[in-house]
Amino acid sequence: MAKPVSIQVWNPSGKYRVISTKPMPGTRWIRLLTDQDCRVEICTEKKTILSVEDILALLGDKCDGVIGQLTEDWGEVLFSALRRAGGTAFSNMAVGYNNVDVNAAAKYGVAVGNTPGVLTETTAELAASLSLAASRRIVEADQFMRAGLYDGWLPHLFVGNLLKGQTVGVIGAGRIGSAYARMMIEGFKMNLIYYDLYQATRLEKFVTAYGQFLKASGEQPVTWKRAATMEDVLREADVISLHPVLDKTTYHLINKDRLSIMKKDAILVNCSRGPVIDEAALVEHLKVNPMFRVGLDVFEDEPHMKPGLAEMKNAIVVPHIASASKWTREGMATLAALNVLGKIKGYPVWSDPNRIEVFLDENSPPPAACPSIVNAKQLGLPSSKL
Ligand SMILES: NC(=O)C1=CN([C@@H]2O[C@H](COP(=O)(O)OP(=O)(O)OC[C@H]3O[C@@H](n4cnc5c(N)ncnc54)[C@H](O)[C@@H]3O)[C@@H](O)[C@H]2O)C=CC1
Ligand SMILES: O=C(O)C(=O)CO
Repeated sequence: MAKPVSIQVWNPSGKYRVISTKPMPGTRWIRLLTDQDCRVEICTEKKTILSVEDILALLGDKCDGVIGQLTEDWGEVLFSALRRAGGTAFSNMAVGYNNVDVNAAAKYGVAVGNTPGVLTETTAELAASLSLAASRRIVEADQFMRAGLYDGWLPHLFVGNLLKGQTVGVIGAGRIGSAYARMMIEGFKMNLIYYDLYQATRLEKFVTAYGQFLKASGEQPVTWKRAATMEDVLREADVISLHPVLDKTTYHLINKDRLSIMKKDAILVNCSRGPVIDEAALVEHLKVNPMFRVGLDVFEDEPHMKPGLAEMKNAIVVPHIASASKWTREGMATLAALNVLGKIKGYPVWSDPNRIEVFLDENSPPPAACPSIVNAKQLGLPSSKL
């Protein structure tokens, strides 16, 4: 990064130096920090992805906390430097934190925050959008139209898949996976098969109740099934959406062998993390199975795509925008700032990261708590009552 580093400073006389490695949407997050005696420094460098060296230059020799991004490599080097600068707080502006070495952070006594909940519906809505766009071939049809190729209605033109009555498969039925499942079941009357390490009890209850409602209305009821193996989902589902965390157990979860057991005209959606799919194997699969379609928000070597993917008509690709609604992005900034502020101020950790709405109410001050610290137990941080 070219020196001097380009920085925007708020409340220069603030006691605590908090750095945000990127400008973030909204202004509430800045106000919350400056009102509590923080000097906020926002890195405004044009470079999209900051390297470890860039961030080291930003940290300097006094820094109390950092709000970072999922594109950055937060490991031993950065956490030891943050600690040397007197810092004890870091928050990703993301719910996923596979870019963070949590053990290294704990080793240096640094709390690691994330931003759950505020992006659940927004992300699920993009997964639903990709599912629809893929099933009805919307992007291909749009390109055809703009290319001036449409010369009249034809019985075979862009025939796709009907979702109603088909089976939606969800792998990773946590917050986002469950929200997506509900959208597809309620919106399109799909049946559900899911695979997760844990039982999605609330989701099962929802599908049971909705099925009863449909039956009572004289319609075909929807059904659910918790699969014993991921392979069962891949074999049975017509549309499959991936929503697990990225860790050792989910790296290349979708590989050549598993692609081969999916239906030839299945739809695969990924709004989790790129490396959950072996992308090179996916490109080969798309080449030999033209009816198989994918909707991808994330990529194995982001920001790059594996060779061949961009040319595939049966792939829809968007640049990691699943959480990109104004409300969500402003909320993510707020939660990340409050994680850092709370740790600096010695506040306890909110006891339920699934109930963070109270931090997002613009009309009242947020609770004196860190909304979500993923290594709270490891660091022995106290927990707040709801
Ligand atoms: N594309 C984007 O912009 C976004 C991507 N994400 C990604 O989505 C992920 C999920 O977010 P949430 O739903 O909030 O998290 P969550 O923690 O509520 O859900 C993750 C689920 O994955 C399950 N899981 C873990 N290992 C598994 C395995 N081996 N097989 C099957 N299931 C497994 C967990 O049991 C859990 O239910 C994040 O970690 C992040 O990587 C999240 C938000 C936006
Ligand atoms: O929150 C996340 O994990 C993202 O991918 C960004 O929305």
